Amino acid sequence: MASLSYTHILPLSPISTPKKPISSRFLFRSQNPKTLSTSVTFTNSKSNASSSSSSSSSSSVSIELNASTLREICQAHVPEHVLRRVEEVGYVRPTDVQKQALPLLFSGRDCILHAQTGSGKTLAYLLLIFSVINTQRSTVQAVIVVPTRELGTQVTRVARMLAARPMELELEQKSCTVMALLDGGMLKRHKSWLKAQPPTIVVATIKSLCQMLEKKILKLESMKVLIIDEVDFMFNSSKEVSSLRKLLTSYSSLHNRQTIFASASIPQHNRFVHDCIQQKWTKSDVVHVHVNPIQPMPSCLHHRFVICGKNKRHQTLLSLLQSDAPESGIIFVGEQSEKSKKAGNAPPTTSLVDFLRTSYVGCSDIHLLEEDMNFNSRAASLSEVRQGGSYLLVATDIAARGVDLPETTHIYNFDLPRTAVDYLHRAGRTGRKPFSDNRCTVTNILMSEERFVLQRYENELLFNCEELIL
Ligand SMILES: Nc1ncnc2c1ncn2[C@@H]1O[C@H](COP(=O)(O)OP(=O)(O)OP(=O)(O)O)[C@@H](O)[C@H]1O
Repeated sequence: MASLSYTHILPLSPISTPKKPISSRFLFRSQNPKTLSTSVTFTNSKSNASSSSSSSSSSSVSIELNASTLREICQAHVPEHVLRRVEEVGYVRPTDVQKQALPLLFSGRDCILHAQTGSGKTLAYLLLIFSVINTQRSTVQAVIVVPTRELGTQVTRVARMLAARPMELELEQKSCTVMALLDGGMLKRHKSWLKAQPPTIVVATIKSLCQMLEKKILKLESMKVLIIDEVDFMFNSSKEVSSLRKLLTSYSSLHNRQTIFASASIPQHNRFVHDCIQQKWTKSDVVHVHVNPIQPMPSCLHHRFVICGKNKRHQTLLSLLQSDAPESGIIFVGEQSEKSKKAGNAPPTTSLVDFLRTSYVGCSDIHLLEEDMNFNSRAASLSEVRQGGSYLLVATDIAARGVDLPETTHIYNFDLPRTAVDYLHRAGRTGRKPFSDNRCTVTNILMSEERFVLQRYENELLFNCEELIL
């Protein structure tokens, strides 16, 4: 039987509602009973994690569930100076995904990290990288592929922060270098850097990475770890998928590397695991670490909706902002249609920013982030938002994947997202402080005829949305 591509099985249409919620563990029956893949499912954050093998082979995975600190889990694997940095930054307790995935990652198994937004997947895979790299060698040993420049910049920042060494060590040994190879970057400068002294870790968008590979400026023969972050998004993007397949199967060999896929959403995950093995993207004993599958949405989020007429949406948003007075929030706006562009209309994001700047006095820092902005303006918006203080960010879905602004307390869907998966990622831009009890709010502005779409997302993602009457 010809194996199916994962690209073909993701829900492409916003209207296609799966019969079962995406958290169901039994959407797919393995076609290949000999597979060694293991599914490790954790349903309870406090204790009693249950581990189960998804298929026939006895693939035993020993997981240290009693470790209460990151140091306990990592100290046999991760260099001391990295562990010290981890603690200095305040990462002491492991999150659920870190507790459950790190022992598997350190054991060398390929893994699919499937855990809620904001659950700390980035630190989990970075700690793996620091456990395997040898900074004395000037070769690329780890590659992290991300879908957007924004996420790439963020991951690079965290990796560099962990790599920073105390002065005395700096003099003794070479330090780990991290290169951001992202679309819109200064690729000429990167070429010279790669030729002179290859970095230890490369964080890249797939397009820029493949450009360097095709020109043979970057070589992956020493790569020990390959991470694909937001993997479902990457496989679902027609622009990225063929390059991604090449990277997984031609540019490097699965036997020489440990392959990690990460995302908060992996629709039809059992099929994905199957495809990983069939297509040789991972080894056959790949582990699917699925944290809290019965609750895809973080529990600290409170979801609301307001119904209003099409022409009242700006005013409704203004009333919401005035009554919520959010310290920091993101307002998601749908992309401008081709028809509207051709008609010469201003993008809806720009109109909304102009409206808020003139009408909303509660926040002086209102920023914009969308695809059509140049890379410098995009970076400037995010860096201003990161500086702290009160902010409102008006954004398209470019800000929906991976972007970590932990101070965000409110999300407003000025336009409903196109799919339940998009809803999950937009909502997950808030509630990003792993051990905090603060309740964060996601508010949807709807026309009455859109209520059924939101209801479908509620059914699919297993959450409740409360109506708010203004
Ligand atoms: N052990 C920890 N203790 C405290 N904070 C942590 C810990 N691990 C990660 N964090 C923080 O949690 C936040 C979310 O982490 P991260 O960005 O890795 O989430 P994620 O799982 O990749 O989410 P998404 O799926 O949305 O990309 C970050 O601000 C990070 O600094």
